Amino acid sequence: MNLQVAIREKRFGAVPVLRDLVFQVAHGEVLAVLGPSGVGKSTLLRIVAGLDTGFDGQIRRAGRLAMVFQEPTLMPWRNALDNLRLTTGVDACEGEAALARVGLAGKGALYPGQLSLGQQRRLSLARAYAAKPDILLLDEPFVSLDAALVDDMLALTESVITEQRPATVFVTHAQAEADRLATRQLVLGSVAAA
Ligand SMILES: Nc1ncnc2c1ncn2[C@@H]1O[C@H](COP(=O)(O)OP(=O)(O)OP(=O)(O)O)[C@@H](O)[C@H]1O
Repeated sequence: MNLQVAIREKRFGAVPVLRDLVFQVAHGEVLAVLGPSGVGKSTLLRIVAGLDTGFDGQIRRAGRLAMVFQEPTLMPWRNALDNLRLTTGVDACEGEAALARVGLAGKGALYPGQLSLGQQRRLSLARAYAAKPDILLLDEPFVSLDAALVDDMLALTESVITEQRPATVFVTHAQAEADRLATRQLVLGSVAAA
């Protein structure tokens, strides 16, 4: 089991956001997390990633973790190829191949500021997939991509999951994306104050 999550409660000040969430994600499984805006999906993912430790409960993670955030988190002072290589350790040839898989062939020398938002998102995906993680966390990674590109990126994500078999947690608003990628779905509802 790559990922074991047991959250008794997460509050922001007096406001409870998550309560009594227990689940596990094994190799090759994809758990889609759905629910209305503001319900706590990103908060859950940040807790699972270890970025937020201020909660009551326990997370067990086995192996390497990669996360794709809603907003691309790239190093603006490094070109696209370096952004990909510095965190993954792949060589230049593998890096170019990873860029090509997300439709960024030949763009390795460009800086994030010279890429469109959609291209930056694709670079973030390429970087996560090149890391060959055991745990893959995706926070609405396809938002603001056009429909054809979403389809390409979903197909790429499917093949990465088939090849590498990470435990994947995939936050999305799009039921169709969840239906296509997920082996299980978790729908969050709002937590009433105790
Ligand atoms: N750092 C913070 N401090 C206080 N409240 C926060 C903080 N981060 C998130 N919240 C609150 O926690 C709740 C859950 O936020 P979160 O971003 O996890 O929701 P979400 O389901 O991911 O929303 P969306 O689908 O719009 O991205 C929201 O009410 C939000 O205002």
